[in-house]
Amino acid sequence: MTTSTNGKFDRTPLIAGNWKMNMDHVQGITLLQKLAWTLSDARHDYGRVEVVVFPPFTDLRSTQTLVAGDKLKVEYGAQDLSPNDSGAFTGDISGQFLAKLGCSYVLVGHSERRSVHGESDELLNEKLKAAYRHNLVPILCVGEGLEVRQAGDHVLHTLAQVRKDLAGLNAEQVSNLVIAYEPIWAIGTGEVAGPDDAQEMCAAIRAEIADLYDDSVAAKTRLLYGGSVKAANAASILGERDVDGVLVGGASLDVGEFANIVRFEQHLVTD
Ligand SMILES: O=C(CO)COP(=O)(O)O
Repeated sequence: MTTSTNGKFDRTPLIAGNWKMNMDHVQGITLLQKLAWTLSDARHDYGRVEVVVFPPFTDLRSTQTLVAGDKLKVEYGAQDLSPNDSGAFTGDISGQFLAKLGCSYVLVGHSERRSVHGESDELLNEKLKAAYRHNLVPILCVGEGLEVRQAGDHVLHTLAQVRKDLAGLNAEQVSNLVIAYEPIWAIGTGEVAGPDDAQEMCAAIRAEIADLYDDSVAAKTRLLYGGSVKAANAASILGERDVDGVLVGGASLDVGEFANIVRFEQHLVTD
């Protein structure tokens, strides 16, 4: 999964669309079908650039039916999971249920979960372990708020999150992990971290993983950037050496825009 079939990249680029709390299941399958048609018209090679969408929980069954019925190559996942597998946890969703619905990925620790739902690093560590129990690949989201950035503490803050969230995970698990650096000040604000910022943070996270595990693990972990990614800025961010993909919010709800992000290689500046 993490060995690239795309010669330009060390790791297979991953373009992920987080729909957040948008799109009911009828709207969701329409969006997904249009995306698949657009990418198929453009002869998109999913082996070169992987595509994953994160619909709301209530869309997942229809997503599974559409993907299986039409043999789509777009993958899908959930926006959250419970740290528990079953039991008296009203309103929670088990990783076991997500696996049964054909999910490949699951988001863990999105900043909106950390802030709106007060999720702690200890809880996120439990959620990562739950994802691995059910063979779901977690996309762990980390990143700092504006005040931390202005104080110049963004690297320290983000690496502390990485260390706490990964506690107790083994090398094989972390080799398969995806980490998305999403600075909170750039989410939904139109304020995008520049390619240099994305590279600085992804390089720092990779170095931290090399420190915690070893170079071979760090060479496999995929690192994404998220925060106001659009077709117009995706290629420059994805051109950075340590950035292996993007986690897209608002722009993933627009088929043309998201398909253009998936096809970012057309806009890569080659030197
Ligand atoms: O939170 C995000 C993706 O998870 C980013 O959202 P936007 O792309 O809308 O800024």
